[in-house]
Amino acid sequence: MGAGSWGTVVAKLLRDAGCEVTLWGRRADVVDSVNERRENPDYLPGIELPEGLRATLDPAEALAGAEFVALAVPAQTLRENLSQWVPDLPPEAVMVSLMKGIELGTCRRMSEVIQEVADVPEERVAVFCGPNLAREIATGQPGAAVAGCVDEGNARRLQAATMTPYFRTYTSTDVIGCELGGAVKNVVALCVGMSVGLGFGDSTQALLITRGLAEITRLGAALGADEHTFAGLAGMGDLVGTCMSPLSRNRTFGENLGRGMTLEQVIAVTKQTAEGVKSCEAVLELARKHNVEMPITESVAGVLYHGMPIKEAGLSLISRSPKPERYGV
Ligand SMILES: NC(=O)C1=CN([C@@H]2O[C@H](COP(=O)(O)OP(=O)(O)OC[C@H]3O[C@@H](n4cnc5c(N)ncnc54)[C@H](O)[C@@H]3O)[C@@H](O)[C@H]2O)C=CC1
Ligand SMILES: O=C(CO)COP(=O)(O)O
Repeated sequence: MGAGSWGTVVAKLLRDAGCEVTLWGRRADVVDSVNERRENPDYLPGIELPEGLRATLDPAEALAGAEFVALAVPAQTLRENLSQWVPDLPPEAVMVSLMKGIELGTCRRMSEVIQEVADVPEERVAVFCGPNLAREIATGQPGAAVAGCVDEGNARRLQAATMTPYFRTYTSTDVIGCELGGAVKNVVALCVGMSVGLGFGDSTQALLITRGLAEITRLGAALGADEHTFAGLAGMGDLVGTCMSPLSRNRTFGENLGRGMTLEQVIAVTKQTAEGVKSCEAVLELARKHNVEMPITESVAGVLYHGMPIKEAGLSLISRSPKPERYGV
């Protein structure tokens, strides 16, 4: 459900793994192009989609008889979108979140929003997370992800549905850890991008990635995640992949800010979803509720929403009071 970059690539992945797939898109030109030319030119120009991958504008048609319902709309529109689809959801389907964000206002993870809106138990809600830049996976480069579900059987079913000769899926029952890893790394990637835009090199990027992982882990521990998850594909894997890649929308967004563009200018040139831009405030609220220090997230929110100059945000991070490397977990 969602024919943007990631929805289209996961549809391709599922089809390559032998599943029957129907992709719902909201734009007629995108749906027609997928059906008639096997291409999604706006989001994945030049990528040939597999035979048998059908697209439709009709959500009921996409949902009919589905074993898995994979959701790939922007995190902040999920609630509204899903509430319209609820009457057509197959009663036994496993709902799969492909999204990496936290809902503003409620601070809910995507799997929590799905449970609430679709009124399904957590055993039937899975997440699919990992270091997956859409265009790279679309070209069949080797990649991997984690299928996370509290019901191990459903995690294994999703694993089986997504394994291809170029893609490996692992399972996990730590849904909280998988989702936090995916959502908060976008905020860290914004900060890494800002440092790149300011002209800093690999040492600063490595510093931000590593201390970013420390703050993701602190929040995860407070919310009941398994800390080991953050050393895995949905944690360190996704964080490193996104923060180091020029393909990342979040990192690129931060880089444009670091080069001196205003927030309005960066929003205007960003054509796809950079989830960290909105989720950072929800992450920060979550951290405050649980008394977790997240200085990188705080700096990103300060720059985006509270008029803090980027250089000042950088100075405030580097001049924090001396600490042991590991604290607060
Ligand atoms: N692109 C990537 O490499 C990856 C993205 N993700 C996650 O997947 C989710 C979706 O991102 P992308 O597909 O990359 O974004 P995108 O910007 O490429 O596509 C978003 C899709 O949602 C649709 N959309 C926008 N507003 C909508 C609304 N109000 N109602 C219904 N549909 C709406 C757009 O038409 C588009 O089809 C995000 O949470 C992102 O973090 C996860 C892994 C990799
Ligand atoms: O989630 C992603 C990589 O795993 C995609 O990152 P961006 O949303 O920053 O492009």
